[in-house]
Amino acid sequence: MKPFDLSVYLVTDTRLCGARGVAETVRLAVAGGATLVQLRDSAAPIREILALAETLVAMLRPLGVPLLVNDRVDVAMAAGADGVHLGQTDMPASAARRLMGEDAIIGLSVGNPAEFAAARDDLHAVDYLGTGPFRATATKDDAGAAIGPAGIATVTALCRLPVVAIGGIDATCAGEAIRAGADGVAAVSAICAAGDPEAATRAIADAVRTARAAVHPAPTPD
Ligand SMILES: Cc1ncc(COP(=O)(O)OP(=O)(O)O)c(N)n1
Ligand SMILES: Cc1ncsc1CCOP(=O)(O)O
Ligand SMILES: [Mg+2]
Repeated sequence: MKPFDLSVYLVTDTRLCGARGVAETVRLAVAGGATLVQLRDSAAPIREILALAETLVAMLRPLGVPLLVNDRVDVAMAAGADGVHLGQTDMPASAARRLMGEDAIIGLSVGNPAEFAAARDDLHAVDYLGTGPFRATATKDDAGAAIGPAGIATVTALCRLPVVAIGGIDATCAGEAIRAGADGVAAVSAICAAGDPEAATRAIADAVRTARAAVHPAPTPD
């Protein structure tokens, strides 16, 4: 598996990026400290998604920021992306791993113990879990009820895979997700719909850093 950093994970939304566009929003978010990017657009025609994925790979590879594609293993492979994010009803992670190989980064949505149990046979093929919705969100119609810090703590206790919290994440609550045990936070609207995506991303990155320092304080010299 390629190295990846879940700290500040931008998940794109083409509609919310508006006239600024997805590529420019991604560029600004990375300038603000985004460590991982997922192209998520279930509405666009496949040729558009593929072209956008290729554009993002060309932009992000020199910067060392991996690009994952939501749901579409075929698009990820055709574009030379670094991996995919899969949900409970998407292609099983083990099948994606067979297709994409050992180097690919594969994420799986697991929001509760029942979903964890359903995915148990596939977890060997998974590199991280996406867990949420942390808070209520208008971005995903079928996201379900908010699980909050307790839900994050429940999932992190189930296995050793790194966990990224998603759903309603912005700078005001990112630290709470980290203190609950998440390894990073994923944001859609807080970055894509922001007037200044670079500043919005930087504020989330600062909140993550501050919360980590509280969870793992630096040792003081004797
Ligand atoms: C990082 C991350 N976590 C969760 C999801 C949600 O995936 P899924 O449940 O498959 O829903 P869709 O995004 O496909 O609507 C995600 N995309 N990313
Ligand atoms: C893709 C996804 N999966 C769970 S909640 C969600 C949407 C999160 O969007 P936002 O960060 O705008 O609440
Ligand atoms: Mg999905």
